[in-house]
Amino acid sequence: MTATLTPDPKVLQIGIIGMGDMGRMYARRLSAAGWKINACDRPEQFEKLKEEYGSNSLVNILENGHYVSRLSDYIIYSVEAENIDSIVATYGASTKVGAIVGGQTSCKAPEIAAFEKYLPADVQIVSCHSLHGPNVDTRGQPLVLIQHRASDDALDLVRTVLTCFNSQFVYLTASQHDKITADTQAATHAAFLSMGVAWYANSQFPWEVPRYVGGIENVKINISLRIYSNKWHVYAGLAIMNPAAQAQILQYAKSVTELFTLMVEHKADEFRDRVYAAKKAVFGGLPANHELLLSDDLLDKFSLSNVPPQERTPNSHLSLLAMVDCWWKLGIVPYDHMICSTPLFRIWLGVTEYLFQSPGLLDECIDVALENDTFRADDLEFTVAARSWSEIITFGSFKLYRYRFETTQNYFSPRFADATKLGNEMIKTIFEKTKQRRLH
Ligand SMILES: NC(=O)C1=CN([C@@H]2O[C@H](COP(=O)(O)OP(=O)(O)OC[C@H]3O[C@@H](n4cnc5c(N)ncnc54)[C@H](OP(=O)(O)O)[C@@H]3O)[C@@H](O)[C@H]2O)C=CC1
Ligand SMILES: O=C(O)C(=O)Cc1ccc(O)cc1
Repeated sequence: MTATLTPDPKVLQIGIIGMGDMGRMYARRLSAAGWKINACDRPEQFEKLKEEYGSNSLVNILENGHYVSRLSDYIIYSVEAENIDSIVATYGASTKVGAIVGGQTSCKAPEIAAFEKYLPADVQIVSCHSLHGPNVDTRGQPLVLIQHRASDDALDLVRTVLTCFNSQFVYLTASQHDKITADTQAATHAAFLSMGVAWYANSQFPWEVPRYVGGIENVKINISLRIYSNKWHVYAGLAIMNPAAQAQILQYAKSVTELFTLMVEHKADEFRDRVYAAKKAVFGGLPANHELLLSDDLLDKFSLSNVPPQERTPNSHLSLLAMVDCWWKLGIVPYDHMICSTPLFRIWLGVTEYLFQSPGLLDECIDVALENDTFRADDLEFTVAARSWSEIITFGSFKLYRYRFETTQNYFSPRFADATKLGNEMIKTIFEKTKQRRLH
């Protein structure tokens, strides 16, 4: 039996368990739209949070998830994916009779399993996932809704509450969600994580190195730093806990290794044929009059470096060649996922498209890869890093993931503020450019 839920801000109470970056963003936006929020983080954060939200009469800070659960009609768990099972195990039984429960974790299989295991049978399950970070403008961004164990009325209520984000709702099952987000996020993150580790291993701050000047380099640097400025567990969770993601990261490392091997063996024909076969598979279906997502001007705008873009050094772009190779080998057509894409994925797709579709650029990159040693040491470190991330993820080691992530994070941390500012502008500009593509 399900209780009647009224989508009226005067009556309905929304619970948020986990007041980290995403939980706070939800609390801020929902309370600004007039909804009553009951929220908590770990009990040790109670006093601090109470003080912080003291002036917001719509945000009621409580000591723990039991108090949030017994009062609220729609509860969102916004906690680390790794801990979802134990947190739902702790608070699930306190859920108000007939309430709706959802989660914000990036991988839905473990979240849904925890809900099914610990929530009383009268509780409905509608999960969600905002496909962007906490500091991105929510307007127009994909927001996945999963009507897992719930009536149409319950889904309607969740939609009514989350409408104030002005995001674009995408309706999926939990397994569709995990498959698509693996396609869009897993190898994308692996590429940027590997760049960071490789630069660190070579003791480089790439924006200070003249060979790292130019539009594509700007994107690599900004996005890599953006990822490293975030919390390690966000990326660890979605890579380690999603089985589809592991296969993709493994393929990405394989593509990097095989292409690098062909490069150092100078197997020019085999290398060129492979890159062109990947190009045909991934970009072959685009219409002849297809306009590139990104342009030179746009890419040059977002630089952390002081070296003028005219002094650009051609690069082998192993990370990008391997990305397209990986999509080809896995049968992924990235354009099919625009409706469910994150800002980073759209940017990464834009850059790969720019490299593969700008006249002359791909051939220049192939020539550099085969004949020029300028980037050889960087490419070697990149290959080692990609393999190492793949091993950590396949082995499922949160501990080693955290260590590798945080040592690299410390190295780059002085530049996070600048990179985040530029990254936000870049995301905004590219978002405008790619709007048409997402909607059609
Ligand atoms: N950041 C992002 O870009 C996005 C993240 N997500 C997903 O959203 C979820 C939250 O991410 P995010 O906000 O970035 O991470 P945070 O680490 O900032 O937030 C999680 C919060 O939950 C708290 N927490 C842990 N255990 C409990 C508990 N028992 N009771 C109450 N609170 C608890 C954590 O405390 P403590 O730190 O002490 O453990 C932390 O404050 C993750 O699953 C992530 O994958 C989804 C979309 C985007
Ligand atoms: O855009 C990206 O890929 C990000 O890095 C931000 C992000 C992280 C985790 C998610 O579940 C969704 C978005």
